[in-house]
Amino acid sequence: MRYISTRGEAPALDFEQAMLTGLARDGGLYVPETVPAMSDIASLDGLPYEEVAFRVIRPFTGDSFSEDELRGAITRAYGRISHVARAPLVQLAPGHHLLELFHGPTLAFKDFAMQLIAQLFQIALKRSGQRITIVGATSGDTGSAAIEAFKGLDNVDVFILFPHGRVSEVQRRQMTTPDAANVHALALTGHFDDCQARLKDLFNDHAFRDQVGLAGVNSINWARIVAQVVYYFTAAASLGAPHREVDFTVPTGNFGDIFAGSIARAMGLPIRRLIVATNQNDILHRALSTGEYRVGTVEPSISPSMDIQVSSNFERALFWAYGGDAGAIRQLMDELKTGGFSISQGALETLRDQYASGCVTEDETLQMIRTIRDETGQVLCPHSAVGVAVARRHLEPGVPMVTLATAHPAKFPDAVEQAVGLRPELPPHMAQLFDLPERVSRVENDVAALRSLILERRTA
Ligand SMILES: Cc1ncc(COP(=O)(O)O)c(C=O)c1O
Ligand SMILES: N[C@@H](CCOP(=O)(O)O)C(=O)O
Repeated sequence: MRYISTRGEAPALDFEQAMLTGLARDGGLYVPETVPAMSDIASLDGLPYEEVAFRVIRPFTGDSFSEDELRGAITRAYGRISHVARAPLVQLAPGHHLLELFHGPTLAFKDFAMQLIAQLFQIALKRSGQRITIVGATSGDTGSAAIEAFKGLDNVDVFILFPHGRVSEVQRRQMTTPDAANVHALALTGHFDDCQARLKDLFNDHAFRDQVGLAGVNSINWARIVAQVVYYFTAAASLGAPHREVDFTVPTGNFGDIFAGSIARAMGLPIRRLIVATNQNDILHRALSTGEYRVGTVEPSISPSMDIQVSSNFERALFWAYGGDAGAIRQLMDELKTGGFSISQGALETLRDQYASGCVTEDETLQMIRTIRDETGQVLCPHSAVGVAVARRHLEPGVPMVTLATAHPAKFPDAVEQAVGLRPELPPHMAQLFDLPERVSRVENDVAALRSLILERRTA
């Protein structure tokens, strides 16, 4: 299995190399040259999550990891998810199901990929003796998941850039309270898109990149995406796939989670519609509705992890929609530097065949948390509520709808309290979170300052 860059000017790599490389050296994102077909989907229903993960991920890893290495990594990773089903599916209403992805150690769907890739990084780094510096950009959840997965591990430093004042207090404390020497939480003056842009600046500085052994764990990293494909299979198989089509609605920001759904579909999972759900930062909904991808200002919302305008994985979707034309993607990404681009009519039609979309206001999000609590007793996090609100506009008789519940409500107690007047409790393993001292550095939105800080703090 080989991976190629969406911009066509970086070398093709195998799985392990693509994982360790993160962003391609031409600034593009790695995608598989071909997507393997999944055989015997019916047999997945009822299997342990770990077994489904092995069957789904194995075709993507090629010779990079032995069967034993991959099974071991999967077992260790998902042993940290507290629910026996790992990703349980609960019914919200007839025909509408919630896929709970928040039973991991940091209470967000990011744990599914981050726990696994930390294991795979460890195997690869032990083998090569290499030391790396992970830098991640986060609007809250990727950072906490990465720190939890990589803290204290050998051969790795983890620097996480988060937008100062724009993550929830629980998210911030998850990043600032771990006391491992290899963890560095950095509060950047700006919003998430600034964090992601500075991260890409670091990757595009090849001398720095090579000097520190830069690695990325955002969903620009293909290994993140592949781990997120698995729960589409477990959910759909339990609802009757491959003999029955299923719709999925995905609360979306950086387009990684929903792109994983596209991979599941390309592998043969009968997903009828993949529905993009956004908050008021609705660039993806606007792009799919109008064909114009135009970056606006980021408006802080009660679903802060989706406060994104420059959605990195949309590049992967565009690459497919343009039939793998890397030159066209280079041109669009150049235009993006000056504010946006128009999607060609043919590519737009392909995208619309692949994705439906909707956006939700702040009031609608609060109302949906109330409605679902009243109807079912379940308390949703605001991101999941955005998903459920959009999904309810797209329900159709006869086709089950699955909405991805991407975080635990206790990560966003202020929004939940505003909606339903209660503050959800943190699980016991996080009971000390508000008592621990915080360790964080303020950084300006400036790549030179960031470079110096990383060089100074690295434990290598
Ligand atoms: C809780 C939550 N929901 C949804 C999303 C959006 O996921 P993606 O960026 O993969 O579209 C994020 C952030 O990525 C998140 O943290
Ligand atoms: N919402 C994310 C933003 C980064 O997303 P990623 O999936 O590309 O890592 C977050 O919580 O940090």
